[in-house]
Amino acid sequence: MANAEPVGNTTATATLPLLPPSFCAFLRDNHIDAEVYNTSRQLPRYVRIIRYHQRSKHYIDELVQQIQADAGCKVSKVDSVPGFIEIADQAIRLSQISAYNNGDIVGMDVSSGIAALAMSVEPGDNVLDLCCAPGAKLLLLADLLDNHRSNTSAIQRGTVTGVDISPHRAATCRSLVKKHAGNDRGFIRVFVDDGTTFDCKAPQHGWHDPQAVKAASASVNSPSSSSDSSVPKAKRQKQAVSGQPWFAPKLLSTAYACSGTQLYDRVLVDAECTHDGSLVHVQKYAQWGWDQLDTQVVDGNKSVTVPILQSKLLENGWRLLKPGSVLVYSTCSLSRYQNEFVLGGFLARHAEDEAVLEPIPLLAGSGAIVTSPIWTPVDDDEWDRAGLSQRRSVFSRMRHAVRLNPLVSNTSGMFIARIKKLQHGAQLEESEIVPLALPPSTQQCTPQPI
Ligand SMILES: C[S@@+](CC[C@H](N)C(=O)[O-])C[C@H]1O[C@@H](n2cnc3c(N)ncnc32)[C@H](O)[C@@H]1O
Repeated sequence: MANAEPVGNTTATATLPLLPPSFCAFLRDNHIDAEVYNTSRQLPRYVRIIRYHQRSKHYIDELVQQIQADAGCKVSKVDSVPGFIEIADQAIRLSQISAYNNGDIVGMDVSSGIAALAMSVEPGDNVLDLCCAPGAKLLLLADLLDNHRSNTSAIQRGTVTGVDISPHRAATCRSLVKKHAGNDRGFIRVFVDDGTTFDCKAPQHGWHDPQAVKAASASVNSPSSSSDSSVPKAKRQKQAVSGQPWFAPKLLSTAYACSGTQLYDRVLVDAECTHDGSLVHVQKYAQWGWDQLDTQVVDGNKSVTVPILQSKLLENGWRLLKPGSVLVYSTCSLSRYQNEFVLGGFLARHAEDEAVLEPIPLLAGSGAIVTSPIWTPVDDDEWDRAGLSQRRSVFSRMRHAVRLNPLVSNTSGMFIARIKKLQHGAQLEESEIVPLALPPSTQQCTPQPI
């Protein structure tokens, strides 16, 4: 196991954890200030109000007071981000709070809220969440559809489709949905599948109408149906099983619902990443041992393989998005290789008449959460050293992407880009789907004190 080494300047060293060498090299290579991990600075604890849109002002004010009484510290609404509450003491356990135990609130950092709200989901949308587990954002997106209040007309009946490659994490997502969406979960489906190749389109129009489903299946089963009779029975059954949701209400599981051809109105690619921006995640290593950061966060080739995976997830999410609609790409990493270089690779493949970045809602005006600019080379030398001199135009197209940085935002770290699809582009070869640049693998990093 690698030896831990202190990082940071002399005054901060006393409160900086002993970070292991590969993690230090990762920080240095990504231009991440180790001060982010200074344990003497505490971020607030954030929670989200379930079904915020249905709650009265009176309910919310009482909820804040109740949480304050249970937590024994200052509690306030986050004015710029609807539905979020800030608890001053991060050490508070949610199980201490009755509103959490009752299912009225859920733990969620406000940075994650900003990423999900950046999708501007509206009632009636078919939403795809391509890396959905453990499900905090999926639940928020479901709340935004407000289906329980909408009438059941086909236009108002939006859906959320979650995809995650890990059955174990999808199970956590299912528990969260069951606990909080309750009987209103009839429009949420989750697939255990690889988001880089996932291909199930949005549920077919009228999926929620038992009569429409019955009529469609009767016509499919009819012996006179030529498309059906041309497929052997065994193969038909296999087709019906593949592409089936892993967790869904009955109507959303029907072959009718799952054989749609329309694309999604909104796509979230909250990509797998090294989680280095999630302070809650990193601080767990204080108990587990800081040296484990090496194996868990930057072990082996992870810093190389993860940006490639992210590029593929982003590209597949884009393929499944309707023209005229919006995709949000986010990570809870501060790594330029997982953020700007993945987004830059994407923009290099999709010209300005196909993909444009839009400002992230909720981040303008007084009282808004403060963000950091995206990473860009500081001078000509750095453009050259990073091998990016030919890519300046790609960086100039990224100006609306943002970084939430614990040092300035008072939130966990998060990178968010909102991309509008103007039209479909040409089909790509898999070998073309790469970031702008990849980091050196950890084996090549020589650990040095920062
Ligand atoms: C950052 S987490 C997502 C957090 C989630 N959006 C939320 O708000 O709760 C990334 C997720 O991506 C999943 N993942 C990793 N590789 C994937 C792949 N190829 N396809 C789909 N999901 C993947 C991981 O299992 C993990 O649950």
